[in-house]
Amino acid sequence: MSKKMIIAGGGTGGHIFPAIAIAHALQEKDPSIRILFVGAKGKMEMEKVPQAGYKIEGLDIAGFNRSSLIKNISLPVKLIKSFIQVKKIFKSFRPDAVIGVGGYSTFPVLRYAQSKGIPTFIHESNSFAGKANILLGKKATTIFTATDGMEKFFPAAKIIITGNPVRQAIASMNISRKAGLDFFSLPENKLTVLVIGGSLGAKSINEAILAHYKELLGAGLQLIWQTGKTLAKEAAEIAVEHRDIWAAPFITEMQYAYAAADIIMARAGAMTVAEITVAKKPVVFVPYPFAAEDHQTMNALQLVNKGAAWLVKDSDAKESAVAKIIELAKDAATRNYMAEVLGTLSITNADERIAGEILKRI
Ligand SMILES: CC(=O)N[C@H]1[C@@H](OP(=O)(O)OP(=O)(O)OC[C@H]2O[C@@H](n3ccc(=O)[nH]c3=O)[C@H](O)[C@@H]2O)O[C@H](CO)[C@@H](O)[C@@H]1O
Repeated sequence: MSKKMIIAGGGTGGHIFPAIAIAHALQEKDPSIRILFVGAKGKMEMEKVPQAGYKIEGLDIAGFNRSSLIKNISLPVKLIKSFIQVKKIFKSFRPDAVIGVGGYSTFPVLRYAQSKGIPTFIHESNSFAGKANILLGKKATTIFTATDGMEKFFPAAKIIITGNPVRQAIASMNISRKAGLDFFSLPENKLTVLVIGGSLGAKSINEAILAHYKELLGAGLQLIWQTGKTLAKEAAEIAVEHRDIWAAPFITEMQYAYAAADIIMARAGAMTVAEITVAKKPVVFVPYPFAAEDHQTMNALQLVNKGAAWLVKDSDAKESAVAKIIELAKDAATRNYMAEVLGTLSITNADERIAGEILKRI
C-alpha cells in the first residue's frame, strides 16, 4: 500500500522551500508516496506549493500578532475553526505520518496527529527553536535540526542533525556564472552584487540600496536586487534607468541569482544562510533584528565567527551596508577566504537524509 504523508507549515519561503525539497526527496525515494500539503489561506504556500506540483489545503489559521494585540481577538475562533478543518482533512486523506516545517499550520496539524497517535516529524531550520515546535517536540517521533546544541529545546534522543534542506536546483550548483548573468541580461565583465531581502523583502536593506546605489555603480559593480514588496516600485524605476541594475520583488529561479553573484548582501533567514554556504559566495549579512529571540543574528554569527561572512546591524544598514559591500569588492583575498570557509560548511543532502530517516520510521 502506498504511504500517505501530510506536510504542514508555511507563511514564508523559509518554511515553504525546505518543505518542497523534503517532498521531492520523499517522492524520489518512494514514487508511490502520496503527499498533501496543509498551509494557511492567503499565504505564500498556497501559490508556491501547487507551482512545485503538489496539492495543498489551506486552513483559516493566523499567527499571533505581536505588534497589534487587538488583531488577535479572532485568533481563538480561527484556531477552533482550523482544528475542525484539520479533522476533516485527516478523515479523508488518512495520513501515515505528518511532517511539520514551521509556520502557521504546523501547530494544529501536528497537535491533531499526535492526539491520534500518528507519527510526527519536525524540521527546525533555525538555531533557536520556535515555541510551537518546542511544545510539539515532546510527542514527536523525530526532530531534524540544522545545528547542534538543540537539546535545550527538544528531547536529546529524538534529535537528528541534518542541516537545512536546500532545494536541488540550488544544491546541485550546475549553472555557470555566465548562464546566471545571461538570465538577468547582465554582462560578465563586472562584479555582481546580489541583494536578497528574504522571501518577504527587507525594508532597511532596500533603503540602504536606494540611498547608495550610485556609489555601488560608481565602484564598477552591477546589481541583482530582490526587493520584496516594500519599495519595489522605486527599485523598478531605478532599474529602468540603469542597465547595471536588475530588480524584482521576488526571484523564482534563485539558482541563477546565486550563480551570477560575486558578492551577496542578505537577511540571515535560516534557508538563505544555508543556500549561501552551498553557493559559496562572500556575503554581508544584515539580520532582521525583530525575528524571535533575534535568531537571524545567531544564524549570521555562525558564519561570521568562522570568517565566512561580515555582519552589519540593521540599525547601521543605511549608513554602512553598501560601503561594506564596496570594501569587500576591493578585497579579493577576503572574498576568496570567505568562499573557501563557506565551502567547508555547506550541506547539500539534508533533504535526502530527512526523507530517508522518515521512511525508516513509518
Ligand atoms: C522575518 C522573519 O522572521 N524571517 C524568517 C523567515 O524568513 P524567510 O522566509 O525570508 O526565510 P529564509 O531566509 O530562511 O528563506 C527564504 C527562502 O526563500 C527563497 N527566496 C527568497 C527570495 C526570493 O526572491 N526568492 C526565493 O526563492 C530563498 O531561496 C529561501 O529558500 O523564515 C526563516 C526560516 O524559519 C527564518 O530564519 C527567518 O528569520
